[in-house]
Amino acid sequence: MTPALRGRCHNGKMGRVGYDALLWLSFGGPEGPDEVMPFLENVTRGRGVPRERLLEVSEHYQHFGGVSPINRLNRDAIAAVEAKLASEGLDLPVYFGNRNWKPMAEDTLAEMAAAGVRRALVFPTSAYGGYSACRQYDEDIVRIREALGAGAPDLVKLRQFFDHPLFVAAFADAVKEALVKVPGARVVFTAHSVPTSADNNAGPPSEGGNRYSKQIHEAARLVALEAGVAEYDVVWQSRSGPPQVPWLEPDIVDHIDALHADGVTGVVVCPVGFVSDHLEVIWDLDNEAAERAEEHGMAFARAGTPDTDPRFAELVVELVREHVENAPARKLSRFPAAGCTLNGEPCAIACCEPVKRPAKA
Ligand SMILES: CC1=C(CCC(=O)O)c2cc3nc(cc4[nH]c(cc5[nH]c(cc1n2)c(C)c5CCC(=O)O)c(CCC(=O)O)c4C)C(CCC(=O)O)=C3C
Ligand SMILES: [Fe+2]
Repeated sequence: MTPALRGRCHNGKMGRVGYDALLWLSFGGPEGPDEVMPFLENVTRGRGVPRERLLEVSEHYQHFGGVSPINRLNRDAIAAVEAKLASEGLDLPVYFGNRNWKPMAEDTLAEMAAAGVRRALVFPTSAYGGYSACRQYDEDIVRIREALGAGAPDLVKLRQFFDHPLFVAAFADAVKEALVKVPGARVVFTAHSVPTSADNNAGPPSEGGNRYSKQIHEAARLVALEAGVAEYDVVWQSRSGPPQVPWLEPDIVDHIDALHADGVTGVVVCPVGFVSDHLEVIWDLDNEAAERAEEHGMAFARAGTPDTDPRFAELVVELVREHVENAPARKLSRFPAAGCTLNGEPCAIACCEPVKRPAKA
């Protein structure tokens, strides 16, 4: 290994180091009815998600012909990033690989190595810290490099970007657009729920935990500020564990009931915890939450996600520039934005440690 690459986020600290490629590392999703169950089995292997929950989730996918939009959305976003890189004269081929479905990141890394890539940046499709949003992508990096063995490219993961001005601006405009459809609506931010034990472990132990939920609250505050929204809520969606295990609450659907009971007549939901309109966004929000609002006679609009905004490609290129030319890291908050490490190292000792899961669901 190149000694100069040792260390954590070596952004600018060791002079210029070159990169041969960018690996776009995402979650993956099925692209046909027969792919749904094998995909779900990959996602939940060893994670104590009850079988009934899997069958229920597979129905959500089958409702869309077994096709999650996530791969298409990633391919579109990659095309935009490639165009942006090219227009700025940055010669960095982009490769696409997933944790749970084809193209599997193991195969992508093998392809990269065969093409002569020795050192690559990695863009994980999550803006946040926490086990599921950050550390699990580090585990992916360790796994795919081990699968390849000696000669695996060095992989430097890009940092968390939940408070990047371009991320915040894209969401703020989406909220403003949704508010045009439902003027005066209550704005509700949502993010993927996680077990409270996982959120308690999020961040380095010295920080006292909850890095994920704190960053979600901070992103919501920044988006609301930029959109000129004075009052808003932060709630959670898509919980999947067994009922006796506590997850972050309230759930978006229960929250709509509560807002209705308080006399609120319109809601705008902003999925600030995600970068794209993948299946959990369109099912849990556009179906379940929208339906509940309709039952209460409430007006409902959902704000879009940033990946289709031209500023998203700009954001990715800016994160790349932090490495290739020591560009300043733009941040709107003083919250830590970690995530940038070499070859899947954790951000700090015991950062976002995975929680022991029940052996049997
Ligand atoms: C924090 C977080 C993000 C945001 C950060 C990031 O984006 O990475 C995220 C994203 C996503 N989650 C997704 C899908 C699923 N997540 C599941 C299960 C779980 N997610 C969790 C957390 C998160 N998940 C957790 C703690 C579990 C429990 C099991 C475990 O500890 O691993 C399950 C299992 C079935 C079920 O829902 O029970 C599915 C199918 C898709 C793809 C959707 C598509 O196909 O378009 C995406 C982008
Ligand atoms: Fe998930």
